[in-house]
Amino acid sequence: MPEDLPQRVRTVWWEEDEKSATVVLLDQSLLPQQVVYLHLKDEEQVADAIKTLKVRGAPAIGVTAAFGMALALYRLQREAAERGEALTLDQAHAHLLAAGHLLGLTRPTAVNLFWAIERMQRRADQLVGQGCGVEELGRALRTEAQAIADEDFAACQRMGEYGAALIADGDTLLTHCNAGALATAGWGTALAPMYVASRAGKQIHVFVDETRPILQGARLTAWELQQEGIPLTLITDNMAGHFMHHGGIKAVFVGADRIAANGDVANKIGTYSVAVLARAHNIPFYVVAPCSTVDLSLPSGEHIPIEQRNPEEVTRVRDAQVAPVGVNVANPAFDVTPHTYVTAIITEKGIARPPYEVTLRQIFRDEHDSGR
Ligand SMILES: CSC[C@H]1O[C@H](OP(=O)(O)O)[C@H](O)[C@@H]1O
Repeated sequence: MPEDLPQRVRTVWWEEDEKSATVVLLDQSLLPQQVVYLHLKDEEQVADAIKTLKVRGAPAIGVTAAFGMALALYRLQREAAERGEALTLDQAHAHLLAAGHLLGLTRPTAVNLFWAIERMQRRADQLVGQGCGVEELGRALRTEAQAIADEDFAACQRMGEYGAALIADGDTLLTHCNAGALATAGWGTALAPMYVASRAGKQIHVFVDETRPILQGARLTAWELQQEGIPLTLITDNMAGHFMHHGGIKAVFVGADRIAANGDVANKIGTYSVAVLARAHNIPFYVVAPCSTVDLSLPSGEHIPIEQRNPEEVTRVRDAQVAPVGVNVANPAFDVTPHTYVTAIITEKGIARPPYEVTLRQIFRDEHDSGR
């Protein structure tokens, strides 16, 4: 897989010149019709972008929040300097805590968000404890946020390589939602094995669930695969079973937003149904996720908070009202797939297979021993 990421699928990055700094985001809510880049100037704008899915996808959310915290301190420092005031370390530290709290309120399910905020906070606590200067703290946080982004890029590469070994030339695959480059700071999670396999010359075909209600599959995954030249067939979510029966699908690859210690997986709503259908057709069901998506503090999936989103995402498609006004609506953004339906969990540290309460901890022990 190439080291570079084509501009078309660069999700989020930091831009700075002598006068200002911004977090730059590809506005995914406008894709595929419009490619629009947002230049966010403060943590409130970053928080709003996460909450309104201008940026989405568990790893991308974590990277964006990390840049948002660095931006919060950068902005405070610039404003103090323009007033001719010196920011104290305590003020900087308190502001970072407030920014982390604000960003942590945006979406509850993707653990990468909290993992990134806590990692930035730990770095700040460490430096404040060492009595660093405010300028040094600001620089260190920008470096830490970039490190989180760079590590995610590398993790996507490795997940792609591990996952591609499970894909044979001529395979037909299925995926749900978007777990591609647009969901990460690299080539994606569930789509990375497809990119690696395709670039290695394997001929693959991908069935893409449109993924109601926000249509990440139709709008984002179809767009990504089309740009990459990977053949795809877009289907509605209720067609998945039919094509598992008739379409020669050899494997399912999906992403994840939070994986509990026993291997239960929270992912986009509809993933559980796909997993049950895959099992019914003896099709391997692979979850692809970096270690930053694994939450060993939760023993099982029933402890994973599930985001409930605006009912209008169900009753309206773009600007068209499709349901009677006033009907009762349920709109959970995620569901939990029990680990018993998960064939393997592909991480950047290798492929975990059941029993996940053992193999996930082993991967984490290796991760911890590597000093990450
Ligand atoms: C690589 S994580 C992608 C993951 O995030 C998506 O949810 P959302 O678009 O609401 O952020 C979906 O669950 C994907 O599998």
